[in-house]
Amino acid sequence: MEIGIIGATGYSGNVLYSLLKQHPQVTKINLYGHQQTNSTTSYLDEEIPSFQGEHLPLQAFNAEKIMAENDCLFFATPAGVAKQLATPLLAADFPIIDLSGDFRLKDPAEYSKWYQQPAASAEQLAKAEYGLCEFNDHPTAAYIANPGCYATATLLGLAPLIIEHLIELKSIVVDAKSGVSGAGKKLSASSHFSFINENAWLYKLNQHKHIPEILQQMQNWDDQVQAVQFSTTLIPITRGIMATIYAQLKPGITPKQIDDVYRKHYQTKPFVRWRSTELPMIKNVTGSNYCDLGYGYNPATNVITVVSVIDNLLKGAAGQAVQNFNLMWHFPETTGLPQLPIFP
Ligand SMILES: NC(=O)C1=CN([C@@H]2O[C@H](COP(=O)(O)OP(=O)(O)OC[C@H]3O[C@@H](n4cnc5c(N)ncnc54)[C@H](OP(=O)(O)O)[C@@H]3O)[C@@H](O)[C@H]2O)C=CC1
Ligand SMILES: CC(=O)N[C@@H](CCC(=O)OP(=O)(O)O)C(=O)O
Repeated sequence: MEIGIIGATGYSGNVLYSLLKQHPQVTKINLYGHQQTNSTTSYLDEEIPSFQGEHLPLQAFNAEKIMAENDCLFFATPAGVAKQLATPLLAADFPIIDLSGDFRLKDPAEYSKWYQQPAASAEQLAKAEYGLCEFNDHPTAAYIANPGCYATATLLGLAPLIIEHLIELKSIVVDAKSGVSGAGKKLSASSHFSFINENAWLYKLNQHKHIPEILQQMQNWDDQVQAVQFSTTLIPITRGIMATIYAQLKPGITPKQIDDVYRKHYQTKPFVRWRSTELPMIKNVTGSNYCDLGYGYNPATNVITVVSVIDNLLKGAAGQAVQNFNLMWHFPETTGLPQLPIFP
């Protein structure tokens, strides 16, 4: 298959390129960039020194040419780009996997509110499917909206509790931490070494754009869900997300039931590892497409704590995108994805 990537020079685009390069079903990768490029063509190996020898041109975006040259296209671009460029591809039902947030929310008003820019039309949004792979393993849409990194860690941690109605919905609190690569390659004040080194910074409190995404999926599982208390903290690591989830158990629910339910939901899912009372750490999953989950219960407060860890660039972005690609094209779900994390 021939695959197009827009945004291969970004962080998640880099990782996506590496994964697709060794994917057994991918015969050729074509790279595209901005609609207008300088008169001099740039090449991937010139932009990304660690890709020495990958001398692929970054071609100007052209929807017709992309559809003629490729079987499937990945957007690894910042929010706002896919909704602007995808219109002709959506109209043609061309297969797309979009790593950005542009097509994750079904309600255009919610997108405008949280992303502070106009949304794609409701008709376009309706064409996209939210690709949380473990809960959408038979995608039928041509357009897959790959979930956000925090949303993936949080939703995989919460799913069995919500689906099986085991917790008091109003008691849910999610405290998520992320490494700096989650912010992409663009330099900002908070990604300077001197800012984040030996630091921790809770940002966008109650304003993070993954709040409506998490809520939308939770409401698909249980329409009684009204809100979620969710916070994001930047920590001085390169890769990784840890979402720590707290909730009160409903009367009569035992920790043993919790253990059984997680086991039941995830035993057939190759990329979710239920570790029961052994709490996972970020380095258990770094460099892999795994989401590791563990839990603890406090009888004094009746609170269950679930710890969910992922590599933001793999399960949180490019890895899940390849998993979605495999599901979309009916390849075994694990094809082309690394089987072991990097440790230490
Ligand atoms: N980093 C992460 O952990 C995660 C990222 N995501 C999402 O994936 C997407 C990419 O993120 P990330 O890799 O971090 O971002 P980066 O900022 O690292 O990379 C963005 C890429 O998009 C390209 N680009 C920017 N604007 C345009 C445009 N108008 N037309 C074509 N190409 C464009 C950039 O090229 P150039 O440099 O030439 O401008 C670059 O290659 C985002 O939507 C992000 O939210 C999702 C989950 C996790
Ligand atoms: C550390 C850091 O800054 N993380 C980013 C993660 C956002 C992201 O990548 O998610 P989308 O795909 O939804 O844009 C943030 O908090 O905005």
